[in-house]
Amino acid sequence: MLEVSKLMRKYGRFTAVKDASFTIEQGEIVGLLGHNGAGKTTILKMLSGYLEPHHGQVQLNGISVNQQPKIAQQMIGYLPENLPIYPEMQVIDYLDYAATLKAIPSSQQLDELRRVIKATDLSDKLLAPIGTLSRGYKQRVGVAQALLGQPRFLILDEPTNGLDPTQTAQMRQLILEVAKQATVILSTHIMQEVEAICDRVLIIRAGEVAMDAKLADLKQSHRLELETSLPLEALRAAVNSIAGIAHISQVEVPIHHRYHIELNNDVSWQEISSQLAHHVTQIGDLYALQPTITDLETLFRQVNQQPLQHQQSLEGDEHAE
Ligand SMILES: Nc1ncnc2c1ncn2[C@@H]1O[C@H](COP(=O)(O)OP(=O)(O)OP(=O)(O)O)[C@@H](O)[C@H]1O
Repeated sequence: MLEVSKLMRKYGRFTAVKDASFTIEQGEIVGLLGHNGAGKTTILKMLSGYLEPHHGQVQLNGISVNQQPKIAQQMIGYLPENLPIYPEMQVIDYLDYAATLKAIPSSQQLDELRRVIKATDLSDKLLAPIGTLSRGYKQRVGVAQALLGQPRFLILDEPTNGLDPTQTAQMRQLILEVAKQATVILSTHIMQEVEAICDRVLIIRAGEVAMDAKLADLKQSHRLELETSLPLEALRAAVNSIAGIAHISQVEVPIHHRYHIELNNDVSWQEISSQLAHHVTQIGDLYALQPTITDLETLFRQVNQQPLQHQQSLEGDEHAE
């Protein structure tokens, strides 16, 4: 489990990350989604131990990244935004060097190298100098070094940045594969990326976690839109035996009666809508019945349009360190 509590980081007087708290369970794939400059990279750098927070804690299975960095870092694979890859080095030499840096015992290094080369499909490029590789292959080398040592936590900063559609699809497949054994947190500003591979999204805005939502919950709805021939009182009488309806409100439209039906959180719209359709059609006509679903794009827009709670995080504040 990855536990982040009240993380804060400034650059000079500018607060780049403010009060970020969240918990990620083993095996989850979580996406940090935000506009450029929202604070995603700064959060990931603090999770990986690369940057010290000014306040707050990061714990990996109870191990503090700041207080026990050596133990914590053995559990982490990190793909930074700009990987310091040496252009003149051959891929195999670089990975060998990375395995040594990660203190993988020499008796296990060969097997480990074979494993990550296979996972990232790099075997054709082992002797190529890194500087001659395409962006996609460089990114694979970055992921390969992150996978060395079978880390339980994989931190990937924009893993598909700059990749073409085929490379992007391959990288997403690889992340899904890796996530069978590890907890993955990645940053992106691409919504389709989150929809394609993540279980959960944290929307980052002006250094804060502005929204924490499970993708499966976004697909759920707690409101149905109904169009029927029934006036309000008749509708209420028709459906009052259905458990799970919290509230019915009428929407003004000229021809049909149109309603918003709010549901309790513990029921699914699929279950209620079939009962509703059955009851309404017993005594009237049903013209339309559908759930209101907030897609990720709408949610992202709504979150980014809300007024900022902590304006000083954009402007710097008086108590900078
Ligand atoms: N070393 C630094 N010194 C000063 N300001 C910085 C530094 N690094 C980042 N910042 C600022 O902190 C804010 C958050 O940056 P960060 O790189 O974490 O955002 P991001 O969400 O990862 O952005 P992007 O999607 O563009 O990579 C930005 O305003 C950025 O300009």
